[in-house]
Amino acid sequence: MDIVTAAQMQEIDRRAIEEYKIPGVVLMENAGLRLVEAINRLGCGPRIVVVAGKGNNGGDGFVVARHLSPHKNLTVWTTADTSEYRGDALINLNILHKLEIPCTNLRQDHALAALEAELAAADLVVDALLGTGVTREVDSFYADIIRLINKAPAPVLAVDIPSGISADTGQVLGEAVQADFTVTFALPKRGLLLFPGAGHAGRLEIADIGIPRPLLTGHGLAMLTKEQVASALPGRPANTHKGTFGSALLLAGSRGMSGAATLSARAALRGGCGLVFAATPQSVQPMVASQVAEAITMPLPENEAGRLHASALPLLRERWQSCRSLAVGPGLAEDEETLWLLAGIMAECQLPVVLDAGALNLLAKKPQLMDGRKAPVILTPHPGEAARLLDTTVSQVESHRLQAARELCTAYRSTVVLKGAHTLVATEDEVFLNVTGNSGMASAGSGDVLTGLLVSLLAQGMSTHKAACAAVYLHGLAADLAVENISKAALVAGDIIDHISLAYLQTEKIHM
Ligand SMILES: NC(=O)C1=CN([C@@H]2O[C@H](COP(=O)(O)OP(=O)(O)OC[C@H]3O[C@@H](n4cnc5c(N)ncnc54)[C@H](O)[C@@H]3O)[C@@H](O)[C@H]2O)[C@@H](O)CC1
Ligand SMILES: [K+]
Repeated sequence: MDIVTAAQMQEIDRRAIEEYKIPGVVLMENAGLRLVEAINRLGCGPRIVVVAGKGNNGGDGFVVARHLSPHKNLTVWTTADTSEYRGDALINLNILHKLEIPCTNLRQDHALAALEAELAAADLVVDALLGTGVTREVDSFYADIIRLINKAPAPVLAVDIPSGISADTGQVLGEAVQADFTVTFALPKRGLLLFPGAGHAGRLEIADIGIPRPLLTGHGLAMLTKEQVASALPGRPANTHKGTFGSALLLAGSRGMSGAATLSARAALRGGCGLVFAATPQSVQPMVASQVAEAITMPLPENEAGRLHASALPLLRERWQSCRSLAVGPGLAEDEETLWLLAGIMAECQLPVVLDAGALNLLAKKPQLMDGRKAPVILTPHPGEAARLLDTTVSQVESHRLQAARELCTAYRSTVVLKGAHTLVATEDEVFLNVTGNSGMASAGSGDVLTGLLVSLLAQGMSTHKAACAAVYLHGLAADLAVENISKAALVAGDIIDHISLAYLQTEKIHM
């Protein structure tokens, strides 16, 4: 499902109205009806406060008021005199007048105090102040109203987007409504899925308001769906052996960091490939071997510090010839010798490669590693690694995640997995946003698990872009299933691995 900017949504609305001849007031009626259905499903008490701005977002609020007023004890608050309303919003405001449903203009004396009193006793607040038409920081009058809404003890339902959130970036435009639920129309807006906006939206529902289907695709950013992942996963035919599902080679670990190799190898095995080779410095190998019985371990020459020695390259070369994918990085040292090894791998290896953790920091030191590379690459940076790769700051990456993911994809000519809440997968043509996963994953080792899953899916023959999407989705889903029984605070990376199987079962089910 596509995720759109305000301008893209306005264009969709325009084309629905002008090309398909669906009157705007019909779309507004549909939007209002979807909101009414959502309110009825919430089953809240009768005292409903509708706060409506001057644009079409307010118009949606008027439709809600009309449909609910016979059944509820409802008050409507506007931000301007009726003479300032236009178009479909004015049509709906005039219907309220005709029905003698009282509307109070908040610009009148004492109206804000009256609203505050009403909010204190409300069962539900409908936030129809500002939608995709917000163009600037909210002015002080709107900011006052938003603060009153946020002070109300009642739950808040946002119409289309919480007022004051930028639909394009998710940034708070001075002040923003903190909603418990958001019903957004036709397609999710970027600001509902990028943080901090995503944290203001509460539970998100996407409502069909009758926009013609051909208008809903091709916007450059899409939400990963279970259906998409299910249909991309490799099949599991009956007449097969371990060779059918490919071998994955993992270059990971260093003294004190054996766990990273162990976690990646275990995740790779759960990911479904036929064989996993875990190549580590030789002093680390016994630990990995004792932890992951199903992996074939490969002890590699190491230096005094327990880090890889350059003489490991021929051994690796021999091994990768029998494999279908390679991952480099979890727990790997970031010294000169490892850099030399990585350069050798990139110059020679033709397998699809996942670069993670240590390998990403080496790449940041020497971006030329990409120049002569032989294979498609997936980079899996967290914001810190992304900042190093782009030579910028973490806060810059975090406030412009979409842009950062795209820039990495272009600069390094790779599929990019930018980790964090709502991980992004950037490919040449499109960016995907993932909504599975939870804050329990913000702990050591969860990135190693993702790398294991990735290399496993690549070994099964998936393309870098499909593998990246599926791994990110399943990784988050496994963590979501894990927190059904484990507290987010207590979740560890091993719990994610233990739930990969359930994530597969859930995803495969819809494919049958
Ligand atoms: N045909 C359509 O275009 C449809 C639009 N719909 C609704 O319409 C909304 C978009 O409507 P509009 O484009 O009229 O925009 P909005 O209703 O979001 O807001 C526009 C109004 O807010 C004012 N405004 C903008 N930024 C402000 C700020 N920072 N502080 C104070 N006032 C500010 C503008 O001057 C304008 O009066 C959507 O979010 C959706 O809820 C739905 O009814 C479905 C159909
Ligand atoms: K709103």
